[in-house]
Amino acid sequence: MSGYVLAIDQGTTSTRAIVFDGKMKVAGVGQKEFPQIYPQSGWVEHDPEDIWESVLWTVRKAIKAAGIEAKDIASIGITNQRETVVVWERESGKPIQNAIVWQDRRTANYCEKLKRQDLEKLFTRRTGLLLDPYFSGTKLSWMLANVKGARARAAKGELCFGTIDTFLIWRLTGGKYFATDATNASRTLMYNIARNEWDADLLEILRVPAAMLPEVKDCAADFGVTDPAIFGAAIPISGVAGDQHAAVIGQACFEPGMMKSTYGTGCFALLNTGADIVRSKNRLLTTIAYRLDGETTYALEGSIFIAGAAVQWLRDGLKVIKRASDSGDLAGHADPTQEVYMVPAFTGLGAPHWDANARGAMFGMTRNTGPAEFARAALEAVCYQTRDLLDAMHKDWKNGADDTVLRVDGGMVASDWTMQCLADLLDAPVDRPDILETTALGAAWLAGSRAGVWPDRETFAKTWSRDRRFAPEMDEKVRSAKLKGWRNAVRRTLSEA
Ligand SMILES: Nc1ncnc2c1ncn2[C@@H]1O[C@H](COP(=O)(O)OP(=O)(O)O)[C@@H](O)[C@H]1O
Ligand SMILES: O=P(O)(O)OC[C@H](O)CO
Repeated sequence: MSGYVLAIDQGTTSTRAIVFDGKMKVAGVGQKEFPQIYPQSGWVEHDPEDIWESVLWTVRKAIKAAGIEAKDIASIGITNQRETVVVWERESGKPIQNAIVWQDRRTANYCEKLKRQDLEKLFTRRTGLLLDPYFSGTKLSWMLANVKGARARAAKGELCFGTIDTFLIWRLTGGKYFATDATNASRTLMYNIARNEWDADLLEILRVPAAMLPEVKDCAADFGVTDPAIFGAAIPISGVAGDQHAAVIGQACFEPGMMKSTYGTGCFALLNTGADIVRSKNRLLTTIAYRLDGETTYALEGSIFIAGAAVQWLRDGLKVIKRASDSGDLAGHADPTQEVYMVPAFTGLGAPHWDANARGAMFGMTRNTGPAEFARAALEAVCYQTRDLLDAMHKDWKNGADDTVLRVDGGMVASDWTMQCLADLLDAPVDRPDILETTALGAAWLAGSRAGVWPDRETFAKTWSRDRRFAPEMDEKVRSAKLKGWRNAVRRTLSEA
């Protein structure tokens, strides 16, 4: 059998399909952006049909670019933007409304109400998460309450809930498979991460009927085969993981204490804590890093909602750059004497603040402030936020994470300026791998190893290689002054400040 494996990476702003060959090298790529829908302030939606079309288009393109046919692909791995909620009719496969995206804040009041009922502790104990609109549970509850007849239909088993992976599996298998994996389930606010099952008590609180939930499987498992009418062959789907979890795998962070941070639309840092469920005292999340052969590995996670999205805003909103890749050069020309800070709380603040109502702010502007200072402030903000996450992780995890080198990936890490700034502000080295498509690679490894065409975990881990290490160069005095300025800016941005 050939070793070709197809990874579908369904991200927040674009879908990528990548064909890897038997040597785990990229053989063909297809990528497509799709529309973001902002119906009102703080709301973010996707049309599931746009997502589906983008998957079909990119997969066909990647297969063509690789110069192969669908029948040559041994297995498919799916990785996806997490938490985003789709509900569709079991009979017709039609979504009942647009998907509510992870960035959407419409359930902020509902979360506050649950907190006032003193329920946050219960949710955190069972799911490792917090009562924030970020997670799927309250979004699903909102949909069931706001789409006419939805709750009753869901209880009768007429509707299906899924994160994007589940929706794609359903569509790709012609409605034959209704499943998710443990990592995606662990982001829903409805999944008990210690018992590895949907939590009946939480479902009752959120008023979500169990009849609409998918089966939860290991990350490398049998998720059915594609309907041959779609790509021209029945291809097994045998790997599934949320994108940040797939990146943990693709970065080969298999040992406790290893850590990766992915810089796409948002930024997500995950620290492998092994078989231990580490409870954060610093408002980080506990999540399932991956589940293989029935064994669960856990992680501490820090989630930042806006990373590359701030660069997109420089490009599309302010129009001060033409391409995302121009941001580093522009930032490099900023006036070093201007202390300008941007707190990009466009959709609230994530870890460790979890302030759904905060909105973005700039501080320290003068008449001399221009595009270069904005660009520097946007890129620095991503680095400052990573520093806040890592400080929290070091407090929660005492098993030697201080020596851990951060492995980075995602679109933004192409920027040398940003990576140097990151090492400087973290005061720690940052490793950029040769392969930046680690999310897709992680999903492909799940699928390829399960299909028996790719190597085992240990052999795969040895193939990780470094493109460049960024070492800290900043003077300690400068760093402390900058960190102080940042913390002050955040304090003034918080909604209760
Ligand atoms: N050279 C660069 N410098 C800074 N930001 C970049 C650069 N290249 C891409 N980006 C940013 O990275 C993001 C894209 O990364 P990607 O991993 O594809 O994200 P996602 O999977 O969330 O769609 C975009 O938000 C873009 O603005
Ligand atoms: O689309 P990305 O790569 O920014 O990832 C989104 C995350 O999975 C949201 O939790």
